[in-house]
Amino acid sequence: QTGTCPLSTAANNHKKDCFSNRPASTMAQTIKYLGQEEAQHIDEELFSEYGFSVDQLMELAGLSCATAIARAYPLTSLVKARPSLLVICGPGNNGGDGLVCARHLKLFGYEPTILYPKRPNKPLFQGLTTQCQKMEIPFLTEMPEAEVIDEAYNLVIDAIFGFSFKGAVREPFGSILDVLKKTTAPIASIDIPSGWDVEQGSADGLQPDMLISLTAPKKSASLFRGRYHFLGGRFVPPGLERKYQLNLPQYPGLDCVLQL
Ligand SMILES: NC(=O)C1=CN([C@@H]2O[C@H](COP(=O)(O)OP(=O)(O)OC[C@H]3O[C@@H](n4cnc5c(N)ncnc54)[C@H](OP(=O)(O)O)[C@@H]3O)[C@@H](O)[C@H]2O)[C@@H](O)CC1
Ligand SMILES: [K+]
Repeated sequence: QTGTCPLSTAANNHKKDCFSNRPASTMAQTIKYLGQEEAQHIDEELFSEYGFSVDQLMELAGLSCATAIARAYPLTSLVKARPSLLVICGPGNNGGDGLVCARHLKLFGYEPTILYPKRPNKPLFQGLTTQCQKMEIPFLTEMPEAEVIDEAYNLVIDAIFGFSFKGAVREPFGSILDVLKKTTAPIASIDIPSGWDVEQGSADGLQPDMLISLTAPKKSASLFRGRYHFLGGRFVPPGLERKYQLNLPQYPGLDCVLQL
């Protein structure tokens, strides 16, 4: 397998088999699953060649995540009396997506609480943090125990690491991921299940219930076994899609997300 996987397409919504013997003309184009370097190159090109700013794309990415989460876990489906969610944000742009996602989820009627243990000293992240505070979203000062999470929250949103994660997990995120592995509350991971190798996944890592792939799925997404896999980040210009042969499915109508 060379970076593509069987997936439904918006055109016919059938599962297509990459390895079948059907002639190419009858096979739907399959969405590309990106390697780590390729994902980073696309990200850089969006800024350098295509003129986007980080906060622009982060807003669209975070809004996609909030929309997908609201589709998969509508307010009426939540099991707790309050529509409580725990959003755990990491030190990079994946964490920034989490902050944007939390703000939109609050606007959608959910009650997010944020854990943001390692905050970069940059105006972008300071601004996103202020926006969440002004939205009256509470911030925790430490990671709760697994039992407390299961008792208090309907869903955990994992915005700890994205496509730049590498190597063994450093603290405080190692302990946070250990707690998450013990929780029974469903986990929705933004872009990559945190702690997973971006291409190889992790046999004993998190097993999220939901994955929201941004721009295009990464290779490890083929190992995702949860219930909901969504694509978000509807901002890819056609030239970039062609250059990297992303074969993105068509988003339905005006939607910013697509269930894969
Ligand atoms: N084009 C797109 O699709 C868009 C993508 N977007 C989003 O950006 C995400 C990628 O963001 P990113 O490049 O900032 O990296 P990300 O994965 O958040 O992590 C970097 C941080 O993690 C840390 N760290 C790394 N390894 C570690 C370890 N072993 N143990 C502990 N820490 C570790 C590392 O720490 P440090 O170097 O400070 O030690 C660094 O600070 C992408 O997945 C998507 O969500 C959208 O916002 C916009 C459009
Ligand atoms: K993540």
